[in-house]
This record gives sequence, C-alpha cells and structure tokens, in this order.
Amino acid sequence: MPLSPERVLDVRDLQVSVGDHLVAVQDVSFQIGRGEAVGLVGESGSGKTLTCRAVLGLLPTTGEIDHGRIVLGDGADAVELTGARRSTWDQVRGVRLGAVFQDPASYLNPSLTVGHQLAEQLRVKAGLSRAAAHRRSVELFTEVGLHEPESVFHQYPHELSGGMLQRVLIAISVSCEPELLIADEATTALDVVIQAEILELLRRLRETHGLSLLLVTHDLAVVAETCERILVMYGGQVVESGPTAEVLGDPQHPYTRALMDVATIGNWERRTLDVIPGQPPAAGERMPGCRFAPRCRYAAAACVAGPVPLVDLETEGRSARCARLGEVLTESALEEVSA
Ligand SMILES: Nc1ncnc2c1ncn2[C@@H]1O[C@H](COP(=O)(O)OP(=O)(O)OP(=O)(O)O)[C@@H](O)[C@H]1O
Repeated sequence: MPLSPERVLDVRDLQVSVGDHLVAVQDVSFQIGRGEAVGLVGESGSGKTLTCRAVLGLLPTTGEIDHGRIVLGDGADAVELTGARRSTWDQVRGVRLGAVFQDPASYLNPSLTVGHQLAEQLRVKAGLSRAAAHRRSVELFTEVGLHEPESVFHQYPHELSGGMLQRVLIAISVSCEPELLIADEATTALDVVIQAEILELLRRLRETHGLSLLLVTHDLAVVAETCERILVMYGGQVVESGPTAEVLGDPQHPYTRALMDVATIGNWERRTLDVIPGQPPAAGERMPGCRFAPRCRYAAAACVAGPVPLVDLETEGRSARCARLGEVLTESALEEVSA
C-alpha cells in the first residue's frame, strides 16, 4: 500500500511507570503514517501493552506516563493525548482511535445484545438516529463477515463464539471511521483458521476504510504478512525498528535474531526465549547498559558500560539499539557462534 507522509500517530520519548514508580516503558518513540500498518513485537512483559494503553489513555490505575508526547493526527487535526482531559478522550477514543484486545468478551456488556452495543456507539459517537444506527449496525456486521447479521444484532455476547465476538468488537471499533486501530493480541486466543480470517478482515478494513494499524503480536509471521514496518521491544525499550522485510531479512539486533530463531523452531506458544538462558528484566529493574546484555551471547564490556542509544542505520527508516552494531551479526560472526 503506498504510504502518505501524513502521520496519524507520533509517539516521542515515552516513559511509563507502574506500581511504585517502576519504569516499564522507556525512551519509546515511533510514528505511524496514514494507511500504514506497524507491528509491535517482543516477549511477554516487554512493554507492548503498556505502550498501547498509554496511547489509548487506558493505563492501569497504578500506571502513569512520566514523560513523553503522544500526538494523534497531523496538522490542524493534531491532538496531544498526553495529559488530555476527559472531554478530549470522549472525542478521540472510539471515534478517531479504535482498539481491539485479546479477550473481546470482557469489552462487551454481557446483559445487552451486541447490536444494541454497536448501535449505541453509533448514536452517541456518530450522532445517528435510532433507525439509522440499526441500519448501519447491520451493514457493519455484514462487512466484518458475520452471517445473518440481523439475527446476530439481537444476540447476547454469551451466544457468540470467540471469533464472532472479535468481529463484533472490530465492527464497534471501526464504526466511527477511526484513523488508527490498535489491535493488541487480537487474534492470539483464536484458532488458526479464525485467526487468519480476522487478519484478512483487518487487511480488508485497512483498504476500504484507509485505516492505519498498530498490531501487537508475538507472531513474526503475522507481522511479515500484515505490516509494512516492525518495532521490536525488549525490557520496555524499542531495540530495533524498520521496514518489516528488511528487519526480518537482515536483523541488526541480537534480540531480533533470537526472536527469529525461536519463531523458526516454533516455540512461540511458550512466549519466552527459553532457548536463551535468563529472563527479561522486570519493570523497574535498573541496568546501566543494554537491557538484553545479560542474555546476549555477544555481550562485551561496551554493552554494560552505559546507556545504549537507538541509532539510525544507513538504510532509511531503520534503527537499532546495540553497542556492537555492525560487528556481531555479520555472516562470519554468526558462523563462528553456530560452529
Ligand atoms: N498494572 C501493573 N502493575 C504492575 N506491573 C505491571 C502492570 N502492568 C504491566 N506491568 C509490568 O510492566 C511490564 C510491561 O508489561 P506489558 O503488559 O506492557 O508487557 P507486554 O509486552 O504487553 O506483555 P504480554 O505480551 O504478556 O501482554 C511487565 O514487567 C509487567 O509485569
């Protein structure tokens, strides 16, 4: 899909703490262009969900943005979301920003029909009349692939399967034509066939609605198929980013390489890199240098001496946070290690 230079999201220098001022997301910056799909990957606990929730203004009660800027839209439509008031969130969330999560049932009211919940959103957020909201709801249910949409309209969440509920939630999320849809592990709990259908639906919605997508997943294959760009997070930081094909074709950070190795041996269900000894750092864990160093087979003194910045690479749009950039992931170094 051709990219427009127009931005729908600009996140700069984001830091998020949880609990007793434990820093869980640190120094995170990225942009999403109009119509662009960006994949956010990393092990469990790497800060993907907190990053998304910071953008959505839905941090847990113990979570807060310490600093950084989150701007939705560009030019005259730009809105600063950090520190936004409730009235701003009412105009943004569910309208310009949509979201779907892993467990759709918990985002729906069990005592109201799914049609009522979508129609209500259209009435409140898009100002449609009762009759128009009903008509549009049925159209949207059809568009997201729900068969017999009129009868689905009158069903309650417990009467629908996980895949159907996710379709309902997607219909609700795109009902007000948002600029950006955040999908946080939206297909993780589904079986592979339904997962593929939902991903196909997201791809189609991108085309028909001009949606931008921030897709959080632990599945690199999904990112490879769906996203133009990838952000790899580790220990609360972005460690590598760039065009998906280039990053996955020639990773520059040992962590990205490790993720790819794990993906290749089909170990992702366990969602830890147990092929590499050690655990990822916990939120708030202070480390002077690279947060991956204790688990990195290439770690040297330079890696733990001090903070390692995210550095722009020669290839446009690529960056990586490694003290030994260009030194360790060369063909010869890899051969040496695997020998
Ligand atoms: N409400 C909370 N209270 C305390 N710590 C939290 C809270 N939410 C997240 N954390 C911690 O912050 C860090 C980042 O968590 P986050 O949920 O963003 O990771 P993630 O990459 O989305 O993981 P997963 O793939 O498991 O969802 C983790 O160390 C996690 O334990």
